[in-house]
Amino acid sequence: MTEIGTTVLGYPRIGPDRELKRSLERYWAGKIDETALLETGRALRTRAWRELKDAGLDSVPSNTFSHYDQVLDTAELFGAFPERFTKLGLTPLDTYFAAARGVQDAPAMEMTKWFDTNYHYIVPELGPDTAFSVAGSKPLDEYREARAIGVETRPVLVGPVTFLLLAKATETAPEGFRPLDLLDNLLDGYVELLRRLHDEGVEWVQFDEPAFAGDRTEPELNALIRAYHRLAKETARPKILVAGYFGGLGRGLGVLARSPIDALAVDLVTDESFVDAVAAEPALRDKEVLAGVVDGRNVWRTDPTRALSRAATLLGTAKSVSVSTSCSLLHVPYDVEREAELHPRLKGWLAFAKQKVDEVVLLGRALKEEGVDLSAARAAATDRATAADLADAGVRARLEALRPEDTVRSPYAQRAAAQQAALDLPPLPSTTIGSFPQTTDVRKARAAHKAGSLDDAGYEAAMKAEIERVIRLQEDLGLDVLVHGEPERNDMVQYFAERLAGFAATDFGWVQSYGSRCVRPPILYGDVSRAEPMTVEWARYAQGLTGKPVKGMLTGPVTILAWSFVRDDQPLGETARQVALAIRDEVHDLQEAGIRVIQVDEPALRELLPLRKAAHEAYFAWAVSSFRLATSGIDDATQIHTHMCYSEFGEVVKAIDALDADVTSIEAARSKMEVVTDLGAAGFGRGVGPGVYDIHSPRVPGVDEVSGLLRTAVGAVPAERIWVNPDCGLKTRGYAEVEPALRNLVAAANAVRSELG
Ligand SMILES: CN1c2c(nc(N)[nH]c2=O)NC[C@@H]1CNc1ccc(C(=O)N[C@@H](CCC(=O)N[C@@H](CCC(=O)N[C@@H](CCC(=O)O)C(=O)O)C(=O)O)C(=O)O)cc1
Ligand SMILES: N[C@@H](CCS)C(=O)O
Ligand SMILES: [Zn+2]
Repeated sequence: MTEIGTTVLGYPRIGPDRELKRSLERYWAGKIDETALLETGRALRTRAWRELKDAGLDSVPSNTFSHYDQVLDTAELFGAFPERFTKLGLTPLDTYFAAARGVQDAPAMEMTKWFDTNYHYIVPELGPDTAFSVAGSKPLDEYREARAIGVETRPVLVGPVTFLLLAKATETAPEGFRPLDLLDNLLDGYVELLRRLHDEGVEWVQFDEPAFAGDRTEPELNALIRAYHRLAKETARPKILVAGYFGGLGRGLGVLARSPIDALAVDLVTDESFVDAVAAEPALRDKEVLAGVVDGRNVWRTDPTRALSRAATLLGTAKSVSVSTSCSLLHVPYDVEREAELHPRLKGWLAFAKQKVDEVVLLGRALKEEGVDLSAARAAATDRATAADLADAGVRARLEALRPEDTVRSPYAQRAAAQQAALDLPPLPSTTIGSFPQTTDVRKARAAHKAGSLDDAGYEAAMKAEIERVIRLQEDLGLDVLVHGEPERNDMVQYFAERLAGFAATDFGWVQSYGSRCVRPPILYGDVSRAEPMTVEWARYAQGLTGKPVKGMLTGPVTILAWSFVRDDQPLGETARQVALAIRDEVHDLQEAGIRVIQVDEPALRELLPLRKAAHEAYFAWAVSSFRLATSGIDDATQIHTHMCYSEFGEVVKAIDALDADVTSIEAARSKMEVVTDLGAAGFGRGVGPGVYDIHSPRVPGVDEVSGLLRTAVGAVPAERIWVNPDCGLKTRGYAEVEPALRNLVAAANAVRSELG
């Protein structure tokens, strides 16, 4: 094989029935041994490779499997685990899991969002003393394993520059040290790995460099030049494919085109204008170009006419052009055919990973041969494009009729006074972010309800019992603003999608979010509207149990879009306004039901921030206005909260301010309240609840620790605007940790309160 030909850049790995998730969690719980866990992985890989080969792809990727995360795998491969894990004396597999999840006395490595997706990677910690070497053999092992079952594969690796750009400096690294300073040493490792792969008989290797879909500095572009000149210079190496995805490559395109690599994969879906840039790049004439025309991140069936015209535009530019996905298929579910409950017409418009592989094969043939039958694909595209019932005239008319004043609340000072009069809260009021632990009983009740073995009344009774338990617990703990605990929600986005017109939910559409945790992103296919209240009865019930205020709990429009598969036939901002209108109705109904505090969560505000700065302003405009549309038109005395997790607020501080929420709770415990200082410096003048309990860790913070964090916050922002709360919801934790942690949180609030003048 000289060309790569048709391929996909990566494939889902959690298993069609979340086999890996179940095995991992059983292994961590001590219920199965290492051999059993490794066997699950082997079986999943075998199945995936066979499927990809049998589907007719010219090239099948390997090393796209991971027991947790591909960036963590790369750190392990090059021997770059922090000493706090390697000194524990654990097996290699347990050292790997310790780095991912933490153990007593060795906190986990940081986890953060993989570019603008809902997948999370583990952040490598690198310092001037980090010495890379080829310490592992995973890519080689998987290559051999595939070859043993008769599948020749193309190992996929995180590219060296992206790896370093995703890493952070260790806490002890000197000022000014950047992980990119380690490039030459890391390249030694990659060169050695290339040599080993070559000796093994590997023909092609893929390096992923998605970091170049974002704005990059001159030194970073120079690093890209250096890296691929160095790697390609080696004579004992497989052919090199570099994959840039999640957008156009900007100046990275010219750099890679002029480097001596053999092939380049480009994303021709995310940014249409990039197609012309690629077509106009003369230096591609000696390279194979993989035209990423099948969307790896969304679930719509590919329009063959558009896809082929994009790919064909490159025919005169590159040495050869083949068809591929725009990025790895990690971000979509396995197989739409399993979705028996989906409306058949909608199903006909969809392609999950398995169907996308077939699309790549079909389009690849159509690009090279005459007479390939594309009629079914064309008919599906036409059917969707002309489906009149996707539009809801009522929703569109309501949005048309909105006036600017409909998205503006009274001045904050006026609202704050009315809210204090209504709520009569003490200084440093304490609250939680919404969810309480989702116990096995709660999940079992939901599963039984769905299966029909628990009727509606039984399910409602089970949820109400849980809500009452959570309310009584919070009263006992002495929290000031209570929550109902969200037991009725399978997921904070899916729950709403299941109740809104315009969305469809799936039964098996699981996508890995991090480690063993998965989500089922709903499919947003038409205009959005709310038929009836979605949360009001649960909130009313909870409020009826207590004299303390109960916070209503909603998910905001940006987050609902970020964690759904969105329609691609209209601008995201337009869809956001429709979702916002439905949330606005819910806010209004909660207020009417006597709920005086309403939280509209926007944890994905940062995640959807475009990778390129040039697009930020337009994004902020629609993101902020959709939140304001959702949260205005209510009484001054109704207090609006919002919540964001995932630090790195720097770039979105102004947008957070523009949301105009009365109270904003944010993740802060891990960064030791840094964000409060940032907010103070940005002139943020409303309520703020910096998280004082890191809920991502099983550790119970002590009273002194929480008091210390609170004192830092009080030093940076006037005390009358500070709230006391955890970093995020408690749904993934157990009561054994949550109860003492919240008890300490309340005790700390009381202690610092008593110190206020
Ligand atoms: C806050 N986060 C979220 C993100 N995206 C979302 N869409 N939602 C989020 O909350 N992105 C950023 C972060 C990511 N964090 C998480 C945290 C936790 C999970 C998680 O725990 N996922 C669960 C699945 C949750 C769910 O949908 N549960 C359903 C179905 C439960 C189920 O699996 N049932 C069993 C049967 C019941 C039983 O016996 O236990 C089954 O089907 O086998 C429900 O509760 O009804 C996970 O298991 O991975 C995800 C992202
Ligand atoms: N209200 C949600 C927010 C998570 S980001 C929760 O508490 O789980
Ligand atoms: Zn959160």
